[in-house]
Amino acid sequence: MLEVHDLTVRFGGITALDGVGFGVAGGEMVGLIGPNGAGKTTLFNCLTRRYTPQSGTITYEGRNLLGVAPHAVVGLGIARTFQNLGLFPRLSVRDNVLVGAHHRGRAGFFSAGLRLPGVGREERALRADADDLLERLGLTQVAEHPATGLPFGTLKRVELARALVARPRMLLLDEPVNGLNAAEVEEFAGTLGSIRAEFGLTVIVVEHHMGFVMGICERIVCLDFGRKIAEGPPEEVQRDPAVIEAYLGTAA
Ligand SMILES: Nc1ncnc2c1ncn2[C@@H]1O[C@H](COP(=O)(O)OP(=O)(O)OP(=O)(O)O)[C@@H](O)[C@H]1O
Repeated sequence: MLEVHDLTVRFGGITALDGVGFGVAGGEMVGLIGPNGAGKTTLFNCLTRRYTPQSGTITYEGRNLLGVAPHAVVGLGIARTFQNLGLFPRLSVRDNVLVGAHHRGRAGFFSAGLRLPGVGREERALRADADDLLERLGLTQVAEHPATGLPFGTLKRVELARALVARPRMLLLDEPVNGLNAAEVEEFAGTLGSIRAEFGLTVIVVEHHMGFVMGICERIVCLDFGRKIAEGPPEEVQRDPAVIEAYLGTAA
């Protein structure tokens, strides 16, 4: 369903991605790993059209993704979360989640502002969806609470709910368990697993938490200095000398 081929992104003298290619099948969960600065977030930014690569191709469900405008990506069924939470601090949890559904509303700001017929029905359906997700992610108690002041682990779940309310077929998660404690990581893995199965989601997850990513993904792609250095099942990639060296090199 997703084919990335020979992707290269340069920022001035820095080559953030250097001829990266891989494919993701529908329903698959793929982990994207690599040391800091390897190019993982840059790759996500290409998939969501924030960045345009200097060369290479991205095909999503048979369509040239690089020909799609950034605002139209979510309408194709691709949603993402951000490494540093992209929530609105003063909006309530429910409203933050509803922001993720903006493309689903046909009414638009103008007719919504005028309260034209149809708007109420649409709004009620979106709210019901949002409330359903809030409940599934254990967020009902804080639905009216502003995002600011809530624990980090809670906010991570709000971000997931916001991505899911867009009804994506492909979910891009950027460090979803970064900053969570061990119990929260385990809980997040369980929730993600069941939501993925139920919604038939394809997932690409960027994560430094090796226990999480190796436990939950069927396949791992490892980047280092913008290049793909390994790809395969978790147990294989974990043993790969190039991967071990990339991580030890960083730690040294
Ligand atoms: N907008 C930008 N302008 C200039 N350089 C950038 C930009 N975005 C990324 N880079 C550079 O590209 C390289 C890859 O960065 P990227 O954020 O994709 O890495 P990453 O693998 O996501 O790292 P981390 O694990 O630390 O989040 C880095 O050298 C980074 O400094």
